[in-house]
Order: sequence, then C-alpha cells, then structure tokens
Amino acid sequence: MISAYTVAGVLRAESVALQRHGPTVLMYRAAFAVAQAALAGLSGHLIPGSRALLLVGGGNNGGDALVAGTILRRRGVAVTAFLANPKQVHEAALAQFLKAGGRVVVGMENTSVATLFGRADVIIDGLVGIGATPPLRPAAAALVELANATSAYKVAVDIPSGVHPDTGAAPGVSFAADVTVTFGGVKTGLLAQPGELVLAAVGMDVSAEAVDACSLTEIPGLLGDPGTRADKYSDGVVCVVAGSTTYPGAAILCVGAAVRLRPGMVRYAGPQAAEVVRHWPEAVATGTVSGAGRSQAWVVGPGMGTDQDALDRLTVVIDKPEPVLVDADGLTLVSRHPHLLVSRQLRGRTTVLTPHEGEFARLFPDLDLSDRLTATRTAALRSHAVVVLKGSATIISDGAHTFVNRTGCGWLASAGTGDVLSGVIGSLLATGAPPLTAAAAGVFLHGLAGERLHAAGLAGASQLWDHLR
Ligand SMILES: NC(=O)C1=CN([C@@H]2O[C@H](COP(=O)(O)OP(=O)(O)OC[C@H]3O[C@@H](n4cnc5c(N)ncnc54)[C@H](O)[C@@H]3O)[C@@H](O)[C@H]2O)[C@H](O)CC1
Ligand SMILES: [K+]
Repeated sequence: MISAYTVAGVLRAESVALQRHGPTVLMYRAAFAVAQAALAGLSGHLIPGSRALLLVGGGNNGGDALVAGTILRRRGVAVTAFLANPKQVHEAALAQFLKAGGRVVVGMENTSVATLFGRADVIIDGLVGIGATPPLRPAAAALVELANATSAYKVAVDIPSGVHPDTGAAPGVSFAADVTVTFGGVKTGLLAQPGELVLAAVGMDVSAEAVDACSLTEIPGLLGDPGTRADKYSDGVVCVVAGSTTYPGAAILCVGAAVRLRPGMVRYAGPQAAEVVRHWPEAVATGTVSGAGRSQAWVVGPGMGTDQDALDRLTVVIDKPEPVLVDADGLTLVSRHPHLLVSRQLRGRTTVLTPHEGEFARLFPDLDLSDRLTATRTAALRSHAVVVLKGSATIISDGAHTFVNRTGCGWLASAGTGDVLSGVIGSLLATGAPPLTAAAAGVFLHGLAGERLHAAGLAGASQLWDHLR
C-alpha cells in the first residue's frame, strides 16, 4: 500500500515548497524525473537519433514537458513539441526548448501530424496536470487519441491527461500511460490507474497531508509467530460458512486459504463438511452453523447459493457478535434482505463486505461506479462496514480511510480467487486485527500470491494456497 494525497493536499504542500525553492527549481526537478523516465523507456534504442514527441498544454504541466524535452534534446534525442494551445504556453520553458534545438508544431491541419505521431519512440503527455478537470477539451482529446493509437512508449507528466486527479474517473478519452511520473505525492486518482508509477519528491513535504496510508510492516504481526502461540485457539479461530452441492469448490478454496495463511484453527460449517475434511484434515467441520462452536470471526457466502437454506445459514451468522465477512452469494442475499445488515449496524458489530462490481451495484444501486474511490467510501459510510470493492485495483474503505491495492495481476480475475480472498481476510479478522487493516493486508497478500504464481508460470485459484506466505 502507498500513501496518497488529494490535489488540495498537494497544493498546500506545494505552496510551502514554492516559497522555499521557487518555481523554476521545482519545475526543473519535475522535468528531470520525466526525462529520466523517457530515457528508461528508450532503452534498446540508440538515444541520439531517437524521437520524442511532447504534447504541450497551456499550464505548468506543459512547462514540465518542455523542460523535459530540453533535457532530452541535450542528450541528442530529436524532440518535437506539439502545442495544443499556442496562445497559451509556458514562455520561459518554450524559450529554453527552442534554444536547445527543439522543434515546435502547431495545429492539426499540418499534414505531417500522422507521421509525427507514427514515428515517435516516446510520447510525453504534458497536456494537463492537477490544474484541470476532465473531460479534456476536444483539441487536447484529439491529441490523446492520436497518441494512444501509436506503439510509442508513453510517459504522463504528473497525471495522465483526462484522468481526474482525486477520483481516478476518466469521463472521456485519457492518455494510456506506460508510466506516470508524479510530483510531491501520489494523487489518490492515480492509485487505480494501470501502468507504472514513479514518484518524484521534487522537494515538497506532503507528510502532513497523507489521507490514505497502510504500512506493510503490520503484516508479519498479523500473521503471528507460531513459536509464541500458546495453543491452537490462542490467536483466533475463523469459521467458514460457504459452499453448496452446486458449488462445493468454494468451501474448499475458502477453508484452504485460511488453513494455509494462519493454520491455528479453522472451522467449517455447511453441507460440504465431508469434502472439506477430505481436502483439509486439519479443519474442524460440521454440518450446521449452530453446531460450529466458538469462533473469533466468520466468513459467510462463497458458493452457498441463494435459496432458503442459504438464507437461514446467513441469518444465523449475521446474528453473531464476532466480526463477519460477507461475500458472494451472501452479498446477493443481503441486497435482497437489507435488514440483515442494519441489525449488525444497530448493534455496532464489525462487518466486512467484499463485493465485485456486479455485487456492489446490487447492494448500492445509486452509487456511481465510474468513481470507484468515492463509491467505496460512501458505501462504507452508509453500511457502517469495511467495504472491499474488488477489481484490477481493489479499493478498501471504512469510510474514514481508504486504501487502494496495487499488488496482483490480470488472471486474479478468474473463478475461485474471490473465495480464497475471503478465507485470507477472514483468518486475519480472527486475530482481532482492526477490520480495515485485516481487509487491506488480506487484499495485499492475495495480490502478492497472484504475482508469485504468475511469475512461476502457474495459474488457478487452488494454486494460490502455496504462495500466500
Ligand atoms: N505540484 C508541484 O510541486 C509541481 C507541479 N508542477 C506542475 O504543475 C502542474 C499544474 O499546473 P497548472 O498550471 O496549475 O495547471 P495544468 O497545467 O494542470 O492545467 C492548466 C492548463 O490546462 C488547460 N485546461 C484546463 N482544463 C482543461 C480541459 N478540461 N481540457 C483541456 N485543457 C484544459 C488550461 O487552459 C491551462 O492551459 C502539475 O500537474 C505539475 O505538472 C510543477 O511544474 C512542478 C512542481
Ligand atoms: K499530463
């Protein structure tokens, strides 16, 4: 997890830095980091003779791009600046750029535009930064579309133009950055973006402005050290209520994740008790929730179905005083019977909800998923729960604090991985960890397991077990 900052927070820190260092120094530092990223992207090309194209807007973001272009020019790169708005351009940066031998192009009617974009080895997006709000105006949007259609290495200055710096929403076209070089602090809207992220501090101190931070140093403590464990019950028992005759695998995946992550004691309650024990002899399994015995946390929902029997099981779990994680079919049932959640809210009980976007939309139909950060935060506030919105960048929020996870890889969006995630978070909840920490750490570890598995050339939810620790 990384700390992130809103534009307002970055601007407060920036005004202090501007007084201390002055605008020229800050811009040069920013541009230097951009030029470095561009040169890294050009590796494999002969630097002298390679071509860079700058997309230059009218503000300081365009100024950064021009100064980066000046640095590249001095390294022997052929650099052309496309001025989106020639009437408004950072004059000092443009003068330096021209002095260094940079070339300037203005206007889309220029017949060589297609050639210019097609030949570029690297494209630097300095159209807009944190001083603008998407959607992009048509002229800037047209340049972004041309850039996105090329195979050039794409470097975004501060934020990919077209992406909202606070929310990550992109209500129109946005620059498809391979890397974003961001200044001072990572903007919250960047966390959910694909592509690499480089932070250049440029002399700004944003420490007082952090809104969303999570330290990985917490994870070893959560996982527990078996050497100091008094007995099998001592650091928490999780009970998994999952699976059905239609979906027996969900029970095995969810229990397996808990057994492998924190093998103190894992219970199972449901119709797949025999199958679960066959796969995981260390689990203590029973057919009914009422017969499950004491647990410090509960996971309910994966593959349990949505029939009366499933609803009955959910109702018993929902009534437990311990933390409850509701996932999958459990979430569908809760969206049909909202009073179930309200009863936990009224009693101040800890609940974690782990919806994917479809389940989220059923639970919170009025929340706009084009802004996933705000939607998750609002859902958490409204439900008094920790909400984990799963996706390529999973968001975790309790309403006051929001984390965005960046571990993981594409194939984690495959059947069964959600069941594993529930088991991971459930077993962390059983330690007594704060629910937001348990959820964020669980998502992080699950993503890491996915990365390790992918690196080993393997796939499949049941393989994740071996890579969780
Ligand atoms: N934070 C720092 O320490 C540093 C920031 N730097 C860079 O400065 C930009 C912010 O610059 P600013 O001049 O305030 O605004 P922008 O360049 O982001 O945008 C203004 C520019 O955009 C045009 N515009 C506004 N809305 C739109 C739109 N919807 N579509 C198209 N164009 C739009 C507007 O007319 C202006 O021309 C920050 O991101 C950093 O890159 C420093 O240089 C380094 C230190
Ligand atoms: K930009």
